[in-house]
Amino acid sequence: MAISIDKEKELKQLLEEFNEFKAGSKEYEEALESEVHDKDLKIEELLSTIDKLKEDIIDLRNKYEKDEIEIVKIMNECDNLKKKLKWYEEQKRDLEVLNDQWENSARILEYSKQELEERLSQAEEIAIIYKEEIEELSMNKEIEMQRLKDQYNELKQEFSVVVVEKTDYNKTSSKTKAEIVTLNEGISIPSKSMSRNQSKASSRAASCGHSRKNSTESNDCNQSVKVVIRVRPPLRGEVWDKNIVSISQNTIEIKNGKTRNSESKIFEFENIVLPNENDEFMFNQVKESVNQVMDGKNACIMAYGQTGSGKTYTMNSLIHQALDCLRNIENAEVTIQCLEVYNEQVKNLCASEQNIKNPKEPLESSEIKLKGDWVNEALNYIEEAISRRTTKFTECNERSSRSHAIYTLNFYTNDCFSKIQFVDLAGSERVGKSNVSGETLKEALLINKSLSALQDVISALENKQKHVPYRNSMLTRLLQPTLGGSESSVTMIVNCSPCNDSTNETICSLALASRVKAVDLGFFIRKNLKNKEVERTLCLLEKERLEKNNLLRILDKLQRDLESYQFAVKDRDNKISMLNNKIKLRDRAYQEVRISKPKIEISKPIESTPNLNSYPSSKAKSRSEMAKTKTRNLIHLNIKEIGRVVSMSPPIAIFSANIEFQPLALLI
Ligand SMILES: Nc1ncnc2c1ncn2[C@@H]1O[C@H](COP(=O)(O)OP(=O)(O)OP(=O)(O)O)[C@@H](O)[C@H]1O
Repeated sequence: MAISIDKEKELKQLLEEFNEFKAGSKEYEEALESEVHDKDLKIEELLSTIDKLKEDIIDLRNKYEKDEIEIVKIMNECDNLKKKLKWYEEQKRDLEVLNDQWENSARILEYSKQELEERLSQAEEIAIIYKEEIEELSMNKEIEMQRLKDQYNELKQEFSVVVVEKTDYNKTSSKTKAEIVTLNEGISIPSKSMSRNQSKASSRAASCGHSRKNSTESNDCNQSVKVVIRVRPPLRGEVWDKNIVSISQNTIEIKNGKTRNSESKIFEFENIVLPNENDEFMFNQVKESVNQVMDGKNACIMAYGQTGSGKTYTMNSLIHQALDCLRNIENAEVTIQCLEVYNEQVKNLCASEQNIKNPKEPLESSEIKLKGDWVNEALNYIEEAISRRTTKFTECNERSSRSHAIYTLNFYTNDCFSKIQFVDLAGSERVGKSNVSGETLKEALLINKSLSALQDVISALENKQKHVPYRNSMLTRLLQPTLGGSESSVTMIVNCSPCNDSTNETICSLALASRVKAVDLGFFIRKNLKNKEVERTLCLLEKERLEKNNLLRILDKLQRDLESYQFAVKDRDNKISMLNNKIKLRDRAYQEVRISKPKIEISKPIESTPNLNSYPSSKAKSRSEMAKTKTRNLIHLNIKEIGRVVSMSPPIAIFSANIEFQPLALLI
């Protein structure tokens, strides 16, 4: 019974649950139905949307097709534009090239204009030089005339004296011949001059402790020029081709050209100091001269050579060694004098900024007395003097000496006087090679002038001329006491560079050295003669005879010179007035040119002034040469430049350039 009650309860519960489930499922069913309904609605919506989208797609497709056609069109247009752009770029490039050419042409024209202006001012400078030259020539003309007249009168007087002497000479010559015979037999008759020299020398020799034998030997050197060639080693960056410049103990062979087959020049010398020899070896070459100073005689040691060849170097070392030797002279009052000849002006190198106008009278005032340790004092003065020398930069030498330096030491003892001169000459460079102009060119010309005056003096001494032209330059005037005096020995050191670039200068220097060494020859011939006393007397006789003949010749030549000079002066006067007219014309032309623009024709008047060539003055001649060369270069360069402008410029540039040489450019 109880079980059935439980079952009933259970059934009831199940029924209740079933009803609940039924009610729930109904709700669920309703919910599902509404959801299905919603879904249906949505599906409908979606279907309509799909339809719409389909329509849109069709529209879009249509649009796309249309756009595609449009794009093709645009691309075609783009291609066309690209082509156009490319064409424009090419055009731009062409225009840029054209522009560059224009700018170049403009620059060249500007440069040409500047050059022409520069040349115009150069031409003006030359004109001023000409003017000065003419004024100087006019002034010098009178002085020169007076000088020649004086010289003529002097020689006339000398001639009359010689005529008188000749009569005496004829009388005494037979007597002298007899004396020679006696001398040959071994009887010594000292001549008047000999006895004077010997007494002096013997007293000095005694005081210096120098042997008499040496002194007699060195008498032979009187009036001789010893030539020593010194070849310096090549400096850094220099080339010495031994096939071109070959040097041995006694010969120097130079092939004057870069090729091996070119003709060679051979120079022979007794004294060559090779590049590897040291300063002591060099000093040994001049030691004899220094010893002569100790014997109471004069000596002159000079260094000649192109710029940078080692003159100053050699001279400095020689001065040191020579002074060391000369310190042995005892009981002597020693003085020093350091002079510079620059542009024919004498300057005292021992004092700051002291120009000596007249070299005659103030020479003593520039002499400084040395005391105590005179060698050191002298070296200090010389060192100071070297630092005061006028030097400049040239293409040949960084510190080229533009002056001649003369260092003189005088030795006064109780009964005799001697002096030694060390001469460091200015460089003998060729004006063309050293590339100088203006003031420096003037310097170079004056250097060359004084060096050729020195050569004239040496050759006059060599030819035993009565008249030695010492007065032709300040240098030779100052060297007169030691150059060729009867109690003097002269040593010329010719400095050379072994480099290929200097062959022309080396040949010039060695040619000069060969001429100078001819004086030596006589000395060596005399030296070998047995009886020196006889030879001396014979020499004196021969010298006198030569002098007389020379004098007659000079007198005759002078008369002819005077006549031709007078004629030349007249001719020159005419030329000067012609030239003055030309300068006036040219001045006017320059003024016109200055006001307008530079014209190429400006240089023509210079070319047509050949009259200066006929001036007797070498200075005028060289200046006129210089002006001519400059003018030729000017025209040549202008034509070249204009040619360049024509070839470089675009064709229209010639027509549009607003310059005055346009017609010439077109002509070319
Ligand atoms: N024998 C030598 N050994 C070594 N160097 C030398 C010798 N000679 C000259 N030099 C050098 O060569 C250069 C030029 O020499 P230096 O100044 O003496 O020439 P220079 O002939 O006096 O020139 P300038 O005429 O222009 O004054 C210098 O640098 C010098 O030291």
